[in-house]
Amino acid sequence: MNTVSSNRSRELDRLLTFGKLVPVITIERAEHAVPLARALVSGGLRLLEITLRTAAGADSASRIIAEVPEAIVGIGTVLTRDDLKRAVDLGAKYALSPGATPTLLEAAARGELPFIPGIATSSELMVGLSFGFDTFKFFPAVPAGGIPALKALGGPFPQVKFCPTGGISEDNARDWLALPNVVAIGGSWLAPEGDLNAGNWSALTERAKRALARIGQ
Ligand SMILES: O=C[C@H](O)COP(=O)(O)O
Ligand SMILES: CC(=O)C(=O)O
Repeated sequence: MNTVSSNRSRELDRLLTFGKLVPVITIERAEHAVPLARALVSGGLRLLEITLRTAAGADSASRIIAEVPEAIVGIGTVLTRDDLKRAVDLGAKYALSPGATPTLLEAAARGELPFIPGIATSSELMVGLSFGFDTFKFFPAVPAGGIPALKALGGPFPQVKFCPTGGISEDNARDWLALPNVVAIGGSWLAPEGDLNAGNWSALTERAKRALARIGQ
């Protein structure tokens, strides 16, 4: 069985020093990608998760990587080995998944790209740990039990770091980040569909600044 190299774990740790808030971004129109990334970066958010949920997702990530060098682009909604390969081919710095199938974990452990698998239960976490991963998405964070659930997982798994996403908002961001096992949090609230469709880039910048202020950064 392939397991994650310690170099790759360190690289993920290094990337996660660039921010505690990760906007989860779903882009319908690739021409939105660059202005939206610039707006978030100018609001102080450098770690971006561009999902593969739309036809425009991959092209959008590619444009941001080419034109917004301050952005640290991760590819989200990685569900298959092909999605993972696409993230590598696009030149992403890391990839994330809502889940953790053995096939995906095996491919990710063999490759070089820092990867954050998603888990919602102890058993899923234990499978991920067996492949050498040490940082996981907790998804869907609020419906899967919220802060009490992640506190409880910290009991048997004190060494594991989490990036919860799913149901997190500006109002509870600080509470999540106060948990010792949370290294970053993600959410679509930092790049809402309404602002994207309206091209309201200044609202994204202002929201990012406000969210960072509310978590004391
Ligand atoms: O990680 C991706 C999630 O869909 C984000 O959840 P959210 O829309 O509740 O922030
Ligand atoms: C939900 C999630 O984790 C993702 O789309 O990557």
